[in-house]
Amino acid sequence: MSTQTIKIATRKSPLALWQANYVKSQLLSYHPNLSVELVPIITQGDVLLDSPLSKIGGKGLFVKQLEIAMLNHEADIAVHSIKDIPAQFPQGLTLSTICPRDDVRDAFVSNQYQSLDELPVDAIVGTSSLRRQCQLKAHYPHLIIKDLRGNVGSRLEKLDNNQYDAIILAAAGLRRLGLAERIKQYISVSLIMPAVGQGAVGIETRQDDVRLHQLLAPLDDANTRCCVIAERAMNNYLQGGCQVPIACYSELTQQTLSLKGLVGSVDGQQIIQAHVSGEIQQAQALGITLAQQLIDLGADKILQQL
Ligand SMILES: NCc1[nH]cc(CCC(=O)O)c1CC(=O)O
Repeated sequence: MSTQTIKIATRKSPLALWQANYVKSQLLSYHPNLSVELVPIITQGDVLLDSPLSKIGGKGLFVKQLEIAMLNHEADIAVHSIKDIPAQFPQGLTLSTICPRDDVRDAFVSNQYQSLDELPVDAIVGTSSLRRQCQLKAHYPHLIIKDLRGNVGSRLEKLDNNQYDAIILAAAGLRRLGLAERIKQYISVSLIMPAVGQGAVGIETRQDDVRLHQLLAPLDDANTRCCVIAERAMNNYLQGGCQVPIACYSELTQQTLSLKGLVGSVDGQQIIQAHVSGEIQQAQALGITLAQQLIDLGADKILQQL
């Protein structure tokens, strides 16, 4: 085996570092003689942390600098929360590996209240996600939604500083950071449907890096891959960026993939939902069928308004 070091490009946030270290330790557990190191990189998204993400150009901001490093051979791997990556990759790069999914649900975090149902009129809930905002408004029109950005730790700090009565975060991120005890309620997917790819970690590589693809093969999880392919196909067909409240939930039982999708207006006044199921081999086609059903039900009108 070559002694060449495999370099993992990663953002410097604790969650990104956890995910990069996870991939490193997985690689080493399958290939103990490998040399793997992290290459921490500050991205535009990290620099502009206080502007609402939807206003400053979207998810690509967190990814671009990692990709440049890979194309320049300063790194070989970029590890991402699949939720954060755009539909398309630059020429020469590919999403080669999809790791087993953690909890897909959103989590309710508060120091005073045990659940969304307990929140009083005019309680202030922190989230900058249009998807969360839309569904919160639909179910709990009496709540006030306030922007909340920054990494997981600083969001919790803002909650602890009493800037919010409660905040919503992905359960997966909290669990990875050892902060699961902060979770007061795992929010049912029927109340707040998760984001496309939520809870799954993906590995981006250069398309022609055959040796690396072989090394990464054991880290890939077929079931998660199937779900993520379907969810991303739906999102891609809807042209969904982070400007739009789009949600998706997929479930695998035996050979059947069940896929639910949601498109809504930010104020929660309009919510369109659809559901498809079929064979797991048809994951991509199912995602597109679901997107088309949402469009037939009027999703395109909502999307055009944004
Ligand atoms: N948008 C930031 C982001 N990207 C991925 C996660 C959590 C981990 C995951 O969903 O895989 C988070 C934090 C959050 O939404 O609370």
